[in-house]
Amino acid sequence: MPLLQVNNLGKSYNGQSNVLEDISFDVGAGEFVAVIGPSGAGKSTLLRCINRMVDITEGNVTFDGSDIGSLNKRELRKTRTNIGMIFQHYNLVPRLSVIENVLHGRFGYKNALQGVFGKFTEEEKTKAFTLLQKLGIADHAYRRCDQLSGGQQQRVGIARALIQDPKLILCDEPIASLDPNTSKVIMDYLKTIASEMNITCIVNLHQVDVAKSYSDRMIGLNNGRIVFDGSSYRITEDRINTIYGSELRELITG
Ligand SMILES: Nc1ncnc2c1ncn2[C@@H]1O[C@H](COP(=O)(O)OP(=O)(O)OP(=O)(O)O)[C@@H](O)[C@H]1O
Repeated sequence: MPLLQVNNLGKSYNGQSNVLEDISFDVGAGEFVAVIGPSGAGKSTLLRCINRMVDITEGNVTFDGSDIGSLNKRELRKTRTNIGMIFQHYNLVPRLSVIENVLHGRFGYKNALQGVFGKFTEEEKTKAFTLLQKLGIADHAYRRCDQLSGGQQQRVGIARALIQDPKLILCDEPIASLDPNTSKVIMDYLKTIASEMNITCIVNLHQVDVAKSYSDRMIGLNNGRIVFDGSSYRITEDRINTIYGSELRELITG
């Protein structure tokens, strides 16, 4: 059974028209999938439905055998420990240190009291440090996160996701706030980590060239529907034009 199955997923916000319509695809363990499409196509909404940050309106998301839409609060919390999330704006606690932010990735494993008092085991602390070393920022472990560059903060975001021991990482525009050189560093880390640790990655990207060079497979969304799902190596200019169709036409016609 694939790690993730999305079947006929539909999503509308506040009873308005659907922003996702009849979305179906499977993702196997270890796949590196890029989701591309014009602004407003529904890329973020798709990731948010997968870990139920927003409620699913129609259809099903099955992750690791669990029907995400039907889990109760406790079950959802447990399932989410297997799903890491990386955000465009990092979503770190700025006044806390790097290591504290990384350890926040363990919250899903704690009871309320342990969480409030920030109780972490020596093993968890060692693991946090090892991950920071792997990501080349161990020297900054005790600095406040708001003193780091964007690329360094995103590496903290990656470490925070990894310390969860996830099976799946969802990355919502992880390089949209970074310059091209830093973006390359971050994408290289994501790709290496995913293959070394056999973690499935689904990455929303605006840059088609980046999606093409890093992903094995691309899913193209346009206006809430899948218009392409296939190998990144074989995607053609025509296909890309279909995915970005209306946006390209708007650009051309002004
Ligand atoms: N919380 C919300 N409430 C109402 N509508 C929303 C909400 N979040 C997103 N939308 C709408 O859903 C549609 C899809 O948005 P979404 O952010 O998923 O697209 P996207 O492809 O990720 O766009 P971008 O690339 O610009 O981030 C848009 O029309 C957006 O306005």
